[in-house]
Amino acid sequence: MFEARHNMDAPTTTSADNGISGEDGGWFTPHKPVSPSNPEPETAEPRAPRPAPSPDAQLIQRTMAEIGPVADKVTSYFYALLFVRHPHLRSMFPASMDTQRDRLLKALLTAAEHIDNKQVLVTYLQHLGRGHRKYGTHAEHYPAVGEALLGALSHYATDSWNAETEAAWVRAYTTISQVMIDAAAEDERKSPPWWYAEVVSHDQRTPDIAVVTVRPDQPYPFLAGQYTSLETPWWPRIWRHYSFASAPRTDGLLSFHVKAVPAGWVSNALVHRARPGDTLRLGPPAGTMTVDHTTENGMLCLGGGTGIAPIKALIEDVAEHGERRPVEVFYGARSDHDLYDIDTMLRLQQSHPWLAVRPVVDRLDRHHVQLPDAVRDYGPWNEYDAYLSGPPGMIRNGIDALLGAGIPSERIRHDEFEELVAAAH
Ligand SMILES: NC(=O)C1=CN([C@@H]2O[C@H](COP(=O)(O)OP(=O)(O)OC[C@H]3O[C@@H](n4cnc5c(N)ncnc54)[C@H](O)[C@@H]3O)[C@@H](O)[C@H]2O)C=CC1
Repeated sequence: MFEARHNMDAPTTTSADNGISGEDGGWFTPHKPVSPSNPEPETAEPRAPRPAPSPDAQLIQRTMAEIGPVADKVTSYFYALLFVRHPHLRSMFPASMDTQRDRLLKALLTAAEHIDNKQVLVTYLQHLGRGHRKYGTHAEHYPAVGEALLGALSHYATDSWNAETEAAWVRAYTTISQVMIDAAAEDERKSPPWWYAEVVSHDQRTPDIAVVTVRPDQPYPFLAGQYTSLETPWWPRIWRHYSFASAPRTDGLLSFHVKAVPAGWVSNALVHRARPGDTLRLGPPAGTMTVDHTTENGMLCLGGGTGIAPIKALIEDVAEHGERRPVEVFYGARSDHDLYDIDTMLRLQQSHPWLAVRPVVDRLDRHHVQLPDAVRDYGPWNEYDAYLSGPPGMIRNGIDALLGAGIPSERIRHDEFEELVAAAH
């Protein structure tokens, strides 16, 4: 549970998810208001009324409402309690905790808040438990975290805290930790906690974008469209997510598209420092933005910036399956210069008659025309499944554009927002 970037290795989601991912969940994540400028799309199915929260969920929500305004203080207090009582745990976290620091707590609180949504919660927590193996987390660490959690909550939620509330939190944390522990134990039987991977090539595409290719030290099974977490030798215990830029290859190599962003520990190391021969560590594969081979629907793919990487993997996957369904790719960038992978994409288009690739460069005319706007000029899209990959703002606006174009939310796939926000650094 001691994730270096505790932003909850959460499951990839479709925009129909009503669970703990995306805009619906998250401790500090404001719910997106439905306003006249952001109406519910007409195509949206009427939502079934949500069942009333269970008594435990109500107590948990009360605590959450009380601590919300003092979230920073709760976070600091939680980590102080954890490290003061269990100093040996400090070394499991990155040296610099700055923006990372609230992620463990945030993951736990988000899970607790969704304690009634068992189905989504269990998938999420199993993933979280498996993902924590790479941090050296063991079952015996969980009680220490639970104590710090209760200590921080009871200290700041003084109005709502009582024996009943504490019991609700204990039950929630027991469930959460047990699911994580069980998932980690099961995973231990089939996978290593992490993989070492040697950099075999480093292709500097622009001054700030590199394609990094690595050879894992043992077979690394994954699906096209998934992502991994990656740690460099220069910043131990700082992990970031990157999507695989190819479908699984016969030579076992894995490629990542990395853009160095300001103040990005991992991205700058990978773009400006990593060279062939360096050894990285990889966590397990994750994400469900994978091709649904049970349908013949067309695929509408929006790849913004380095978000084009998993889209390329999806195309290769369709090609390998010998499918002939239409795949329409909109590849967005801020400028021509930023379309660093356009040659590869156009080559793929030449090889596959079912594939159309449309580069979309931002236009700053009267309105700022961006990638999602472009799909409105084409279509119809109602027979298509949609795949979105890129910066969070693009995903959000892309979902709106696609819903407006008649694609129901359960057929829109994208990586989960929380991890997107932290992925780039
Ligand atoms: N490297 C990887 O493997 C992956 C990266 N990502 C994410 O993709 C992003 C890539 O960043 P950059 O290359 O700097 O992209 P960028 O910021 O240059 O934007 C790329 C495209 O997205 C559009 N866009 C950006 N913000 C938008 C908004 N608010 N509304 C509508 N359209 C918008 C732009 O018009 C442009 O076409 C990062 O956030 C990264 O975390 C996502 C999946 C995989």
